[in-house]
Amino acid sequence: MLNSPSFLGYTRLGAETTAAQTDLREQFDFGTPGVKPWTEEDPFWQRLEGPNQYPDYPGAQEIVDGYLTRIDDLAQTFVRFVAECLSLPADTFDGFKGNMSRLKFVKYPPAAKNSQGVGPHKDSAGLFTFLSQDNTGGLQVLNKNGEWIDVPPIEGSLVVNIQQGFEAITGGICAATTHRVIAPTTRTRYSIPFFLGVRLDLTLDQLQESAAHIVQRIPVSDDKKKRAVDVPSEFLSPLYSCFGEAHLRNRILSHSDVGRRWYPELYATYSKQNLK
Ligand SMILES: O=C(O)CCC(=O)C(=O)O
Ligand SMILES: [Fe+2]
Repeated sequence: MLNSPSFLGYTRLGAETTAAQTDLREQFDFGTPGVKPWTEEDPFWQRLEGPNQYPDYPGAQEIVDGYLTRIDDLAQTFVRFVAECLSLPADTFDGFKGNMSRLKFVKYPPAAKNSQGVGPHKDSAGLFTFLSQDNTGGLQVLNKNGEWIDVPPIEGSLVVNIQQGFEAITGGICAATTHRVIAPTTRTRYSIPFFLGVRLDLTLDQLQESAAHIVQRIPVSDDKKKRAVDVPSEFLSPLYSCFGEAHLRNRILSHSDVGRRWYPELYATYSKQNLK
């Protein structure tokens, strides 16, 4: 990944940070293939969209690209169902979809009891996450009462998280899913999350207008206890010019080696900002 300003490629064990602590996992990050290459004329955050670095393994590119195509279809159908569940026209969220979605293959080796596989966070690439996990367990979400509860593996199912993009589109009402992974102790855990991308150019101001009629329809639920212990949402912060910058900030701080190499000035700025 160190070679990729788009944060795509392989991350070794111990090179990723979440909630100011090192995560005990390694992974490959991929994106929807075929996005327009970044040039100096494009906004700086557009560089998040770029070419993949496939592992040198027979058939890897076909497996990754094939999975991306099929799960992207599923995700788009899902988003239309979400709109209908909110009594909105099925195509309400179509215009928010980004150019590039992301797919990861993650490996958590066994570690000491209660180690951080990945720390508490809200996914920041887009609208919803569709995660396939093996049967090891360890994934947890923060519920409305601010308590961590297990997300037990269910064979043949995907875990769906609300990401920060959808949270922002719904004016914060559909809160992003705060989740973490407690590292396994006796066996290796594998997971494959797919992150449906959002348009990087959207600003909070633009959203306020387009979100007004969406927000009216959504019933508000009481999640004050969750909010009291929650991690911050970059996408709702007025510090960032648009979703693209909010997502870039998140990547730079999570993968600080890549961030320092490609975006040294932004790294210096973002690492000093406290969102709470
Ligand atoms: O491995 C998992 O189950 C969760 C992974 C995750 O939350 C992430 O990579 O954003
Ligand atoms: Fe996540």
